[in-house]
Amino acid sequence: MAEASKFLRLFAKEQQHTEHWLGQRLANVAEELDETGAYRLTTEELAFGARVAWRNATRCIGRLYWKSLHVFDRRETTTAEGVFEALCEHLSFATNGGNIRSAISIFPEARRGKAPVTIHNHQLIRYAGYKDDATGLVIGDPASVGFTRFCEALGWKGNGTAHDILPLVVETAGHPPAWFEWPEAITLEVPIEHPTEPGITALGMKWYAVPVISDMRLEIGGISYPAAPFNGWYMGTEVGARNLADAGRYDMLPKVAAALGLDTAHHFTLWKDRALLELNTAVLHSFRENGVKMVDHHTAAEQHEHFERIECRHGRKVTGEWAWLIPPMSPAATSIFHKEYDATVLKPNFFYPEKEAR
Ligand code: HEM
Ligand SMILES: N/C(=N/c1cccc(CO[C@@H]2CCNC2)c1)c1cccs1
Repeated sequence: MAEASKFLRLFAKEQQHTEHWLGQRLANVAEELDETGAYRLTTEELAFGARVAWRNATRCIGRLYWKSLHVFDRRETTTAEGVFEALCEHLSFATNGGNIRSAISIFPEARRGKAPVTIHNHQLIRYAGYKDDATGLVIGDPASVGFTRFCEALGWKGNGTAHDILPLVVETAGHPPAWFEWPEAITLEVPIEHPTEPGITALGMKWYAVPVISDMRLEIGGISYPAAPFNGWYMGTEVGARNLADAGRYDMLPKVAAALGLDTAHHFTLWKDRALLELNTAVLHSFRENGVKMVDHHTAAEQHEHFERIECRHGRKVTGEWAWLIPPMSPAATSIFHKEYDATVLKPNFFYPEKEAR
């Protein structure tokens, strides 16, 4: 009841409900909890809770737009086919022809620690990774090797290319995991081209438009929603400075450096930094050329500053995790680097799944 009343007080305050309304709501919730051991949020309370969870996400640089999160209340969807259908609608809505809109789909809450619906994907759209155990070589995304093998064990078969989009894998209570191939029409991708360096374009890189995190747990008012996939748009460095650049991911920096004719024999030529810069320039250029929303890390940092000012104006503490908020490229060139942040984790919020109950 403590978590419930804390959340409902927050809801009443920010939505300007009367003391009378709050008293009534708290009494009803107390009764529901007494009778059934659980209570149900209204769709309006659920939507507010999801938006505040985003506002409280200490690692997120994109929080300025927390109020505009579109919420799909899917608490009545309990079959794998129903989940797939709902997520196809989510992806279409979010993609919006490239003018990406932030959204979240919230499936049924956990009951007695059990999730009625489990989504096994880390992100709804992600590339497969095929590892040859004899040579150690990987085709595709090394981060996906484990999940790719899981999908193959379920009967899924990819085309063995570096950009095979993995299926949705959903598990519902009492059934084995089911997999579903996404329709082509809702998996928008962007070919990565450099505005002036054809050698980089020739590398044939591409990335998907919409990041949808599908393995985090949403907690609101003491209720846990283990399946609550949410999407925003990408910050360019996520694709250009991590996913395509990390040695443990697509490891493209040596190839980009070669395409630029750089001297890679010594660190002091800063060939890696020059390759990073041109790769990130290509990523931002390609998303913009294809009309797919993406934010550069300087603009994103300014937007976070704006978020901080608005929060202060509303008398709310800004919480943040510095090491995550700074971008992985030129961090000290953004204002975030030169500030300290209170890393307190407020609720509602998003969490990594609890380890399997021991
Ligand atoms: C709208 C555009 C958005 C942008 C540009 C953005 C940007 C980012 C970035 C760059 C990170 C760090 C990711 C990493 O380093 O791997 C992050 C983390 C995070 N974001 Fe956002 N975000 C956006 C929207 C959202 C939305 C809509 C939600 C939820 C409703 C959200 C919740 C989070 C959470 C929970 C984390 C931490 C993830 C973790 O701990 O692994 N973000 N965001
Ligand atoms: N731009 C984004 N970036 C991310 C947001 C949250 C998490 C992640 C990926 O996190 C992985 C785990 C730690 N780093 C990679 C990326 C968004 C995804 C969904 C909504 S916005």
